[in-house]
Amino acid sequence: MYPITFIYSANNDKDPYRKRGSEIGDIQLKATSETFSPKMVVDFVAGLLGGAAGVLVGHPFDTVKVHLQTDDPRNPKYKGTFHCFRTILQRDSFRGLYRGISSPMGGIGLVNAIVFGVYGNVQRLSDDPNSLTSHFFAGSIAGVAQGFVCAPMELAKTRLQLSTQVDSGIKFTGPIHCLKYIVKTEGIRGAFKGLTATILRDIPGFASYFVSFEYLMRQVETPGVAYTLMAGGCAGMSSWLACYPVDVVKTHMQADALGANAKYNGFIDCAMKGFRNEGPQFFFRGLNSTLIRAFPMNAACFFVVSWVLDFCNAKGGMDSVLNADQPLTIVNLDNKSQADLEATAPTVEEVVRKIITENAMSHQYVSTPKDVVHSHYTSSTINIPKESKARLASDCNLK
Ligand SMILES: NC(=[NH2+])NCCC[C@H](N)C(=O)O
Repeated sequence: MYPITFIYSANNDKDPYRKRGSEIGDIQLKATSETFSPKMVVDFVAGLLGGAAGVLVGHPFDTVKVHLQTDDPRNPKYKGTFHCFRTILQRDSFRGLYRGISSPMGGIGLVNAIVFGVYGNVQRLSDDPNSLTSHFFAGSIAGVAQGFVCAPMELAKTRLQLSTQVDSGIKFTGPIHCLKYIVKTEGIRGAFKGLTATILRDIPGFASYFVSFEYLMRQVETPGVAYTLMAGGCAGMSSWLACYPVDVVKTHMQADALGANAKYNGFIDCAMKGFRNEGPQFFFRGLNSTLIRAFPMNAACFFVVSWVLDFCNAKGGMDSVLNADQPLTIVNLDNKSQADLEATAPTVEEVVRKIITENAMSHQYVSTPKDVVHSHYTSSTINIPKESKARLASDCNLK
């Protein structure tokens, strides 16, 4: 589990147990044990549920997009996005909008479990977990990790969506059928066509995704529901803006035929041919509909992820139940100048938020937040019984 070391700096004092309350600055909470924690699993579960929520909200947009993309340009059925939406609703009710939801539900759920699971764990274990740099690297690593599941999944999706254009001569019943066929005819490597492009897209994609979400969430003191939805939506849009040109190339490569019939000879070749034929627009086709879908989808996704994490970590969280009597240890860190300490001294809110959200499972609750911090500053071990945690959280407005 995660006993938490509460590290503070004090002037010229190497004795970890000396109490020098007035000279404390730079406070960090750190896991002192790498043992498996339920918190590691919570990230994956939160991602799974968030991904499912995102698909539930985003799928109708995808349906509309596919209908519009496949409409006959000479004799169009739809006058635009909204008209298409209404027509499907009238003709087919909600079922029409939600047709075909099962494979993205499973696929994106799984990809999001990997994304949020890897991201959360890497971010927490990094040296300075709260810096935007840590969020950037954790997002990048998550981008690489999910690529191995995401690439074959999107390959199957692309082939299915374009099944009238890519002439394989057979009708696929679903993504698994399609992937099985690809493995049978092209080998296991065939199933990973576009893997490099997917990873190249998703390193900047998920780095910007998490950095922008974190950045926006830091702009207000206590983000409410509407604000969290807005931040998630914007994070989704900025993520696509950061990687869209790479996504276009990836799609073309995955849609390309194999062997002698292939049009492109790798990523660079594909990008150059596209640019030569169409100019810069090649890299931005379909961006609008991607952005329109990204906002609601990622608003829902981040909202559900944040909610699940808050629920498990703050409200008598799993770790605090399992580790209710573990102490919070305070030790001294290296020397810092007094000015340094004053500049970096955290606010009450920051300290308490860290204690609650970063999994410090036991601390003493002394009536007001001010006292709590004071006791952190002055004693070496503090215990907070788990019932007090909720009270502490609500006193500090942390829900
Ligand atoms: N390029 C990316 N993969 N960006 C991250 C956003 C992922 C999100 N599931 C979406 O489809 O909107």
